[in-house]
Amino acid sequence: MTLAAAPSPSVRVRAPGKVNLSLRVGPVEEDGYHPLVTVFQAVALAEEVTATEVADGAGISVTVEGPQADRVPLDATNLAWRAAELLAEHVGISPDVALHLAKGVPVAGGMAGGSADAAATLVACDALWGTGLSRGELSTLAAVLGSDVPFALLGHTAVGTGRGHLLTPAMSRGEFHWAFATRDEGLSTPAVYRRFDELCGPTAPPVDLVDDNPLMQALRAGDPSALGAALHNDLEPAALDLRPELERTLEIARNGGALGAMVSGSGPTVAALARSRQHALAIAATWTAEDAADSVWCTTAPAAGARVL
Ligand SMILES: C[C@@](CO)(OP(=O)(O)O)[C@H](O)COP(=O)(O)OP(=O)(O)OC[C@H]1O[C@@H](n2ccc(N)nc2=O)[C@H](O)[C@@H]1O
Ligand SMILES: Nc1ncnc2c1ncn2[C@@H]1O[C@H](COP(=O)(O)OP(=O)(O)O)[C@@H](O)[C@H]1O
Repeated sequence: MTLAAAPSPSVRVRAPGKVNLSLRVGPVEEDGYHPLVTVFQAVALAEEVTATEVADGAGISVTVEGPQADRVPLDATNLAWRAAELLAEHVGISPDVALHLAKGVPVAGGMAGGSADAAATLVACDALWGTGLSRGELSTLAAVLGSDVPFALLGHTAVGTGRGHLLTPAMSRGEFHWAFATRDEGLSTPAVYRRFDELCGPTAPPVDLVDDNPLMQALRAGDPSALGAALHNDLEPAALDLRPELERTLEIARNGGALGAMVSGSGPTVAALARSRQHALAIAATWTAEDAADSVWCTTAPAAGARVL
């Protein structure tokens, strides 16, 4: 009789992509970052990270699956790799783990898929290595990895201030239906912020959450029409300046009866809020028929933050 080797212990964690329902950007500060007031909502498009134990000293490895896997780095620049490295360094252990990413969030589309991988990896490695950090400690590490990473840990709906990393959970009722149009050629987040500076200069007004009162009210009421009317993105003019073809994608969504349409975060993804799942599918089908997107995605929001499956 041959004995099968026991499988190595592993932990699988799901973390969501996001849409910025409102993104208000203030004038650039000396450290090169912009103060934000943003309302994040997690979407049901999600990343799944599996962290598997490897031999002591084996180091970190990353593998990726999904339709856009070829666009994701497999080396130490991968945000998941950096997350494992940072956690190991923080607790003083050797970073030995095999990370497998199943990508469900469009890559380089302003929907924070890489940030979701980083958040999922922190939770997965914390469980695998038994490091037992609190959510607060994980969130502090998350902010070191990127401004959007703490929100991928938290999920649901939250107001982000500072660089976007200081979070206050917000109330949202019901379920919203979204269609997303993505492009194969991504947009670099720093490049979009730089174009924002060129367009607005230091004259960008300071940001204020008061401007988002109608949006917060729409969320509390679960009113998609009011939410659609309140969507706002200060980075949209910069993204459109860099990628003028996105205007047509926005226009098609609006002509198709979207309750609101905007560039998602730093783009180039276009987000359209729909009345129902059927309506989201119809908007997505029109984008495809009119060749206004390279891929289309339909999903719902809000969704939970990073959690072990
Ligand atoms: C624009 C937003 C909106 O949620 O996300 P995306 O739409 O790209 O996903 C975020 O602000 C992106 O967050 P994230 O992608 O985590 O940014 P980071 O890694 O922290 O920073 C990348 C670069 O973006 C710029 N940056 C980021 C955040 C911020 N508040 N001000 C900035 O100017 C800086 O140039 C920084 O060097
Ligand atoms: N785990 C990861 N998944 C995707 N992209 C990653 C990852 N780690 C690093 N990157 C790099 O970051 C870039 C943007 O990542 P992503 O999070 O998908 O988009 P965005 O910042 O627009 O939300 C990618 O083009 C890729 O080069």
